[in-house]
Amino acid sequence: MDPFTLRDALDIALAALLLFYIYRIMRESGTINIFYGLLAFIVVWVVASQILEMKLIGTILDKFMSIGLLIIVILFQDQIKRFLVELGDHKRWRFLRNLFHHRNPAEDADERGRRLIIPIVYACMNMAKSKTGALIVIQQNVPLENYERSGDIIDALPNSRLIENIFFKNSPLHDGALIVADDRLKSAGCILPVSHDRNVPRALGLRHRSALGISQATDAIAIVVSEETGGISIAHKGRLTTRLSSADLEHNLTQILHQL
Ligand SMILES: Nc1ncnc2c1ncn2[C@@H]1O[C@H](COP(=O)(O)OP(=O)(O)OP(=O)(O)O)[C@@H](O)[C@H]1O
Repeated sequence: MDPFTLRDALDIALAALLLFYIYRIMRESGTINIFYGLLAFIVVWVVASQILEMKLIGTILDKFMSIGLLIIVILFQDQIKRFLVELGDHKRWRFLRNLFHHRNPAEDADERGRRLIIPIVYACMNMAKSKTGALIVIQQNVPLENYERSGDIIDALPNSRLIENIFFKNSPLHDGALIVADDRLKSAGCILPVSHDRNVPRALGLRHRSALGISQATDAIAIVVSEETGGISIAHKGRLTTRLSSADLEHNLTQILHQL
């Protein structure tokens, strides 16, 4: 048997680091069950096929390993998409950008708050009071052009009265989602993918499900004002948080958007 060298230690440390990093990203993107499932499968495969050298189960598991990747991609398309969105999130690689590009994050954050967050929060607060249903999606790193094209292009600066006007019941654009991209109101009346998540409370309908759907398919933030209750909710990274006050909404948006 070869002696245990420094290279082996480094090998193990790197593999452990890689597994830990994948585990963390999968946990954040809500795909952790797949991680556990794959880990269990790999452990069984290594023990049965490689260590105990069991022929029959080893052959079956070997076959699974060779076509496993394909099966996983087919079965878990949505989760893989979410995992890759999380992996490619430029917040993770921000330290690289900061090496070459010096910005003042506090100033950027204040400016963004004034330009974008305050008009949205103010509009949501008013729409919640009047129980006007609304669905607003804020693009982050993943482009939403495909969804923008399903609605009508507006391309206007954020303005609370304009937002309220869009969702006013008799407005031709009130049905569907308003997409905000590059800090502009890009398109209204957009159709979003609907989430099939079974954990969503039954009382919540398609508006909330489509907010969750877009947050599962991309890294966007979706804000819902319920027509029924006036309640404000946020969907981000496949998680729906309901019953937010306008102060909670402002706090959540500030936190998420300022991490950019
Ligand atoms: N796929 C979709 N993409 C964008 N908007 C959608 C989509 N599906 C439904 N909507 C919007 O949601 C509205 C229907 O909301 P519904 O009552 O089913 O949802 P809800 O979650 O119960 O919300 P509310 O509490 O406001 O009633 C539609 O009129 C439309 O504006």
